[in-house]
Amino acid sequence: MRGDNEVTVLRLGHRPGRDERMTTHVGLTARALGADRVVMAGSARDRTDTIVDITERFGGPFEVEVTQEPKRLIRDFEGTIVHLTMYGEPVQDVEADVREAHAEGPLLLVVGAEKVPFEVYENADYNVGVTNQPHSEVASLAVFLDRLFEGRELEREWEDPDRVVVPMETGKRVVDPEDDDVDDV
Ligand SMILES: C[S@@+](CC[C@H](N)C(=O)[O-])C[C@H]1O[C@@H](n2cnc3c(N)ncnc32)[C@H](O)[C@@H]1O
Repeated sequence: MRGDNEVTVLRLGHRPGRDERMTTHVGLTARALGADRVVMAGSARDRTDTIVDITERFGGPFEVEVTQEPKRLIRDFEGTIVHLTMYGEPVQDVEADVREAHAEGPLLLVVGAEKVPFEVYENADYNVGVTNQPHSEVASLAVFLDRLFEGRELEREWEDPDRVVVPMETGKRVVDPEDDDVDDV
């Protein structure tokens, strides 16, 4: 959402058979709430199809990538690294500093699934808790992105969508912006 100061979300490997939908939702939440890219690592690498499909249908830009070497990606990242963890500093205490850092350059947001290697805590510029209670990577990512962008992501315009939702008080309306076709559900 920030042009040259991109926000990338790195999803560390998930527990096969348990976390597949969570991984998809990490990607969809990253896209919907203003990140520029998601990178799936380890077992999360096979969960890209839905996110690519949603981006094709509802617009972008949003990149979906995979990596076999998440630790290297973190080590080599040129920018600010934020690791979301219940053990971290409260988001409300560090959000202003992170925003300042993001004004200077790209941001990498790391979310886990199972136990996150200690190296990630060490390499992060900020280990950030969205509360210090255990909950979910999807929830912490959503709150963090909203704090980062201070709500501006809610007004984002999407490029080249095949369909656009028309907000309604009741009912569902989806428009094809090319031919003005309207689906009422
Ligand atoms: C199943 S939780 C594991 C909880 C883990 N013990 C931790 O470090 O937060 C999976 C992921 O959700 C995110 N998460 C869970 N609770 C969080 C919180 N309160 N604040 C920030 N992130 C959280 C973290 O990214 C974590 O790796």
